[in-house]
Amino acid sequence: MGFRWTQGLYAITDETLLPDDPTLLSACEQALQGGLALLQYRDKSADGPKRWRQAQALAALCRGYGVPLIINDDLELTCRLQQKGHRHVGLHLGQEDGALSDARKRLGEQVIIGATCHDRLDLAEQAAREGASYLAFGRFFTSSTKPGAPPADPCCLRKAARFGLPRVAIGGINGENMSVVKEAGADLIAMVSGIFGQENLKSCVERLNRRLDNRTFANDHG
Ligand SMILES: Cc1ncc(COP(=O)(O)OP(=O)(O)O)c(N)n1
Ligand SMILES: Cc1ncsc1CCOP(=O)(O)O
Ligand SMILES: [Mg+2]
Repeated sequence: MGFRWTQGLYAITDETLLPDDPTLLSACEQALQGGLALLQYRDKSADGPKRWRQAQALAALCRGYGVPLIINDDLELTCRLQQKGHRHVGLHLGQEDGALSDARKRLGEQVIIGATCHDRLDLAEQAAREGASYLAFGRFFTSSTKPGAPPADPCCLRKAARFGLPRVAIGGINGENMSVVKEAGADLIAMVSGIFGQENLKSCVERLNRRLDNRTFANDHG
């Protein structure tokens, strides 16, 4: 695909925190300026026209920054964007979101497709077999965005190294606790409120990146 997306910060949007188009686009642009590996469009509403409009705007924005845009849940929306020429758009599928193998067939070999694995290596193995590009584990901490997500122990991240795919950590992660999942082997650190719930997004994301780059995670309160 040409983009280096396999390590770093993975920001995920939320329709409550970012309720309208200007807020969404401005917040995503600031986060992109701070340095993201991936951006996910996650909107759980049933408003199809809004989702199509916002997804197109985000795809254009992400292309300008050389950052893949991942669409949550929605294979059809991802296909529509692909048909519009957005080759940097991918898909994230949970366990209830349709078969990964079907999505892989529809989208082709080059497209990023991520899979929710909770803390289960059997689900990770199946996702890897069906062509996942990354494996997502969590939630590792209390999450106000998705409080009902099953809890996970960071040791599943280390065990999942055997699949040879980028490992995403998600769920209640912020600047204070991200060292826990990073040290357990996470390649990508996914955050909703840890990014979009904050002020001054560009400097917030820059600060998170500095912490990620600092292997010791010590003495960095900047
Ligand atoms: C990177 C990443 N990991 C996990 C999820 C959760 O997906 P899912 O379990 O399908 O839950 P919803 O996000 O659809 O509510 C994710 N979206 N992204
Ligand atoms: C979508 C999702 N899946 C597991 S936890 C979660 C929510 C992540 O949001 P936050 O980073 O605000 O906890
Ligand atoms: Mg889902």
